[in-house]
Amino acid sequence: MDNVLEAKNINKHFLKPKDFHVLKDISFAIKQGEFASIMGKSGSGKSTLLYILSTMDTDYTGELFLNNELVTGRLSTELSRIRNEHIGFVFQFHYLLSEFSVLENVMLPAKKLARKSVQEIEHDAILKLKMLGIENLAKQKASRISGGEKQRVAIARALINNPSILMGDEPTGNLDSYNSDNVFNIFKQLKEEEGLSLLVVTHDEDFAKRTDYIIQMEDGRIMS
Ligand SMILES: Nc1ncnc2c1ncn2[C@@H]1O[C@H](COP(=O)(O)OP(=O)(O)OP(=O)(O)O)[C@@H](O)[C@H]1O
Repeated sequence: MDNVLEAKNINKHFLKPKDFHVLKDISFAIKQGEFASIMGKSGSGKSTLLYILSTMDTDYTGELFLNNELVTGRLSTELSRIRNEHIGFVFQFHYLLSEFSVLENVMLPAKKLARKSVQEIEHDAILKLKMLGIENLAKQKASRISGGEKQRVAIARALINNPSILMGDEPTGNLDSYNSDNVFNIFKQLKEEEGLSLLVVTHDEDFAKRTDYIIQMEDGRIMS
């Protein structure tokens, strides 16, 4: 099966306050429909790696491929298009615009991409909210819903442009066990029913154990 994401010999140094080799020869691939997690002690380089894989950080050596296309070395305008089209991102904090409605929040990345009419985008956004079981919240202000609901809205927003991969940086880090479980089940459903690939950095061992495989990081290297 095709690789959705492939990292080849990624190395990164932070030069200040002194030279620090933070990522050491990172190579791995994620195929379509795979759900992987990244674990490792604090400071092992997980977030730094995710920043590179999501094309937000371009200061590294090595090669990054998305859907078998080399993205390393592309112009920032191109990277921003690639990111909007191919990558959905869910963070520990939801970063919803609190004064906007749930529906408006979900529609935003599609409006930014400007490939569809506002009516089509609204239709898509409602479908995503339905998929996540929160269509009843569409007209609510984002500030008025619970933490677990906010994270589901953030997932709907990450899915609006039908990305090939969903990345998460501690997406359950701020949730209680009931809501964490809920997020895990949504991710699993996206893998099984939509063939989505997922890559999630987590400190939650129970969450990681239930993914297809764990990328274990230690001191900037993949150990297993
Ligand atoms: N901008 C920076 N300049 C210098 N060093 C940095 C910078 N950002 C991160 N680091 C260092 O790089 C290392 C890896 O950081 P990173 O945030 O990737 O770790 P992590 O595994 O995600 O940790 P955590 O689990 O705590 O989020 C740490 O030692 C950190 O102090």
